[in-house]
Amino acid sequence: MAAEVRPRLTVLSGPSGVGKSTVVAHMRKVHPEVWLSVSATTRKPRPGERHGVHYFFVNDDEFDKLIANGELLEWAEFAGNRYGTPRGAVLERLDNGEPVLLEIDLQGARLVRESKPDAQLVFLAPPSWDELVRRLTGRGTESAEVIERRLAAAKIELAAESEFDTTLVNTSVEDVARELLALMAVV
Ligand SMILES: Nc1ncnc2c1ncn2[C@@H]1O[C@H](COP(=O)(O)OP(=O)(O)OP(=O)(O)O)[C@@H](O)[C@H]1O
Ligand SMILES: Nc1nc2c(ncn2[C@@H]2O[C@H](COP(=O)(O)O)[C@@H](O)[C@H]2O)c(=O)[nH]1
Repeated sequence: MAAEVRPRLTVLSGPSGVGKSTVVAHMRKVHPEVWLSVSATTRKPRPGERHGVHYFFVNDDEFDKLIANGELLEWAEFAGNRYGTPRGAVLERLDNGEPVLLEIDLQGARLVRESKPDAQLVFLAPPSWDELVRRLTGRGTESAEVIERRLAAAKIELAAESEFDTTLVNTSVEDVARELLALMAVV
């Protein structure tokens, strides 16, 4: 008899601008059943971002309350804003045996590894440093100062690649989305 494949918690991390959201959006276009946790953040919405879809956009007091009430599975400060994973929805899906995907930063990935040791950690790497800078700058959503902060964080994140179970290089969005789906045992 074939061994049962138990859906796992999968964490996708990688430097800002590497293409995490793009890959996940493509994945969910092809497989809408893939569930992605919607994080809470104190960052202001970018044009086109919607509350409850891309993030739960909250103010500092609201974020403090989420922490105080134990409502976050993990949280971290990244480039001047706070981000956290709502605990309830993630645990509910895992309890129902459904695969769960988190798109979070390195600090969050480390915290998930501590609290959920069977989670698989996937690192999305850029084809090169220059291409990462091109993508982050080309997105046109951040000021020069924020880009500098995010690139400083990117150096730290790239140096931590060996902490992850798997590295995928984002040369082709379609290829990486396919590889991630396979790792999540969705296809
Ligand atoms: N394989 C690719 N080839 C070329 N451009 C890409 C590729 N993947 C993503 N991009 C582009 O790179 C830019 C950054 O992508 P995206 O916003 O998905 O990154 P991210 O990792 O989610 O960033 P952040 O962590 O800051 O949210 C976007 O303009 C996107 O269109
Ligand atoms: N630790 C966490 N990191 C998160 C979460 N949600 C998103 N992120 C990461 O933050 C940065 C910046 O995101 P951006 O949308 O402002 O570009 C990026 O690395 C995201 O993956 C979270 O809940 N926890």
